[in-house]
Amino acid sequence: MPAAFAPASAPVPAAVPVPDDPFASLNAEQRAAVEHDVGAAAPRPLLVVAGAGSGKTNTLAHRVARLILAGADPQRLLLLTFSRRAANEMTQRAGNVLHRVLQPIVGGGGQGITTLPWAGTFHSIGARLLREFAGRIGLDESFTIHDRGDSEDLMGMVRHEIGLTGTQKRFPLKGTCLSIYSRVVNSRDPLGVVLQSTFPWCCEWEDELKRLFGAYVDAKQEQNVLDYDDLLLFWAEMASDPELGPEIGALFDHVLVDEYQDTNRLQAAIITGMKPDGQGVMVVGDDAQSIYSFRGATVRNILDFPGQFSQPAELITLERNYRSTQPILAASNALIAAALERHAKTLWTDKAATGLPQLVLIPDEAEQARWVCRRILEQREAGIKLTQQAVLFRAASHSAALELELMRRNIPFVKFGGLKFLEASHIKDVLAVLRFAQNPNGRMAGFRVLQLIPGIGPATATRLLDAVAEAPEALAAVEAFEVPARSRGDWDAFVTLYRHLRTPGLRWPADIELVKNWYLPHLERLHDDAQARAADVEQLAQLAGGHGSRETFLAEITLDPPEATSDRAGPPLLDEDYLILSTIHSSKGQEWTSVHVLNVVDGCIPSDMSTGSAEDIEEERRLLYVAMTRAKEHLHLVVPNRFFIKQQAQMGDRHVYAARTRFVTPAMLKHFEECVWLNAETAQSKKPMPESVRMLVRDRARNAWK
Ligand SMILES: Nc1ncnc2c1ncn2[C@@H]1O[C@H](COP(=O)(O)OP(=O)(O)OP(=O)(O)O)[C@@H](O)[C@H]1O
Repeated sequence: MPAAFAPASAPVPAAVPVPDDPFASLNAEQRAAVEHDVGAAAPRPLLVVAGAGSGKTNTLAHRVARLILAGADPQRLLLLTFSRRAANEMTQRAGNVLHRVLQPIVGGGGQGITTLPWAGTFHSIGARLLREFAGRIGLDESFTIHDRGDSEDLMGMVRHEIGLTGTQKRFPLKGTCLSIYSRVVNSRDPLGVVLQSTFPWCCEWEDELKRLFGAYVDAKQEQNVLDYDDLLLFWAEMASDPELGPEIGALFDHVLVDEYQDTNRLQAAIITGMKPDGQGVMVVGDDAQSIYSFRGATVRNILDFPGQFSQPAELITLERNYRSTQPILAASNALIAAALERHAKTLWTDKAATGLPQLVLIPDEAEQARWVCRRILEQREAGIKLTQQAVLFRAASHSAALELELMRRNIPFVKFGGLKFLEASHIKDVLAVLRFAQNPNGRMAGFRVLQLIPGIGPATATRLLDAVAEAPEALAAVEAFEVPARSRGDWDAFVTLYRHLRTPGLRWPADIELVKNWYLPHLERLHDDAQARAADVEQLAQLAGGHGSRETFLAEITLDPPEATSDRAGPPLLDEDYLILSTIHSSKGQEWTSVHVLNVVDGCIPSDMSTGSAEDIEEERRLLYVAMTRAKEHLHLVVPNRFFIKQQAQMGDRHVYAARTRFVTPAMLKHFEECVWLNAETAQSKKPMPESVRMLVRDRARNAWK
C-alpha cells in the first residue's frame, strides 16, 4: 500500500457526543444534505442543486465535518474542488465546525484533526494518483507536467516536424490545434464531431489533425511528460479498468465534488468509474452557473447525474439565498428565467432592501471608468471597504481604462484573471531549469533553458537535446557537449549548475536558490525591467519553500499557479484595503457587498467571440447571472454607449455604438433603476433620463449599423 494511504496517526474518536448543535444554523434542506445517509453502510448518491448564494459551499463543509464526527476517516475522504483556494477554504470551514464541537471534549484546540489529504482539484489529485500508480500503468514516475504554454510549444514543434507548416493552405496554428485536441479528450466526442460543432473552419484538416495528434501523443510519451488533459485521461482510463477502477474507488469511502456544473465528461467518467453504484458520492452544483464549456465542461453532467449510477441519486434543492437583497435576486431570477433548459428553482431571500439594482447608461468607456471610480469612493465614504467592492468584466482587457483611472487616482486594486504568474517569461525560465533537471527528456524545458545561454540557438540546443536523449545519464552528455567558443564561459557556469541540480541528496529548496543565482545575471541582460521581474523570481523562491520536494513543487505550481505578476498593466498596488477587479470567470464562488459589472452591452456580453450557437449564447447569459449574483447589497450594471476603435491614430475619433445587452430585455427593466450619466464633471447622474436624450442615444445606436 502506498505511504499516502496509511491510516491517520491520530484517528478521530468515532461518533463523538455533540455538546452544542453545530448544525443549528443550517436550514432544513441544508441539514437534509448534511445528514443524508450519515452512518449508513452504503450511502446513496446525492445531488445537491443549489442556487447562487444558497450556501452550497457552506453545506459541503458541514457535511465533511458531519461525516468525520460520525467516524469517517478523513484520509478516506476525497474532496474535489474547482481550485486549490476552494479546497483550502473547505478544509478550513470544516475544521471550524469540528473545532466548535470537539474543543470542549478534547480541549486545547482540537486542531489538526481536519487535514484532508485528498482535498484538491481534479488535476492535482489526478497527478498524485498517477504517481502512486505509475508502476502499475507503465508510466515512469519521474514524469513532469506540461502547462498550457509548454503543450502549445510541443504541439507546434511536432506540427513542424511532420511537415504541416509547409502546406500550401494555412494549417491551424499550434494554439488552435491544442484546443481541438483538448476538446476531443475532455468531451470524449470524436474528432469529426468536435470539428463540425466547434472548429468548423478546420474541418478540411481532419486527416492531418489526426496524424498530428498521434505524433503529439508519441512525443509526450518519449519525453515522459504529461499535459493537463492526460492527468484526467489517464485517471479515467485507470478508473475504467476492471481491476484498477475498484481498487482506486475502494481507497475512498466518500467522494464529494463541488462546482459539479463545471465538470466535463471525462471528470464524470472518473467518478462513475471509481464508484459505479454511486455509493458515498455527493455532488453539489448549480446548472445556472455553468460557465466553462470552452474547456469542455458540460451542463449535461449535472442534468444527467440523477440517473448516472446503478442506483438512482437523491436530489435536494437549495433555494434560499443568504447573500443578496430581494431586488438583486429578483433581477437575477428574471434574467435566468429566460434560459432554455435548467433544473427548476427560484431563489428567495428575506433580506429586504429599498434600492433596486442600477442600470447606468454612460456615454463611453472613459466616462465609465470615471463614474465607477467615483461611485467606489462614495461607497467607501459610506463605510463599504474597498475589499468589499468588486468590478467584474467579461474579458480581462475590458478593465484597461479603469485600471488607468484607478492608478491616476491612487486607488489600490488587485486584478484576478489577467496575465497569470506562470505566463511571465522570467517565471517560465526559472521553472524550465528546474524541469530540465527533474526530467532531462522533457525537450520543451531543455530547449528553453539552453537558449538562455548567449550564443546557443535552436540548432545547437537541438543537438544537445538529442545527445541527452541518447545518453544513459543526462549529466554526462551535458558535460561532454562542445559549445561554440564564444559561449564557453556562460556554458561552464550552466554545467556547474546542472551538476549540482542532478546531484542526489541536494536538499530542496536549495535547488531554487542555485537556479536563482545563476539566472539573475541573465535576467539583467535580457530585460529592461529586470528589477520588477526579480521580485517575482523571489516570490517564486518563497513559494518553493512551502513544498516538500522539487517534484511536488513542479507538479503543484503547474496545476494551480498563483495569479499576479509584475508583467501586468502596472505593479500590483497593494495596500491593507484594495479594490477587486476580476473577470467574471474568476469571480466564481465569491461575494462582495457591492458589485459593478462593466460593459453590459452586446458584443461584450454576449461576447462577439461567443455568439456562434444557441449554447454559446446561453452560456453568456449564465455568465451575466454569475456576475449579478456575486452582489450582496449593491449592484450596478454599466452600459457605455460608445466604444472607440483601438487601432487608429492618437486622438482619433472613430467609434462604434453599442446596445444594452440582449439579456436585459425591456420586460426586465422594471427590476432596475435606470440612470444616465453624461459627464463626470457635471453631476447629472441619477436624474431620470429625459426622453429627448433617450431618443438621441437610441437613434445613434441604430444609425451606426445602417
Ligand atoms: N444557513 C445559513 N444561515 C446563514 N447564512 C448562511 C447559511 N448558509 C449560507 N450562508 C451564507 O450565505 C452566503 C453564501 O454561501 P456560500 O458561499 O456557501 O454559497 P454558494 O451556494 O456556494 O454560492 P455560489 O454558488 O453563488 O458561489 C455566505 O455568506 C454564507 O455564509
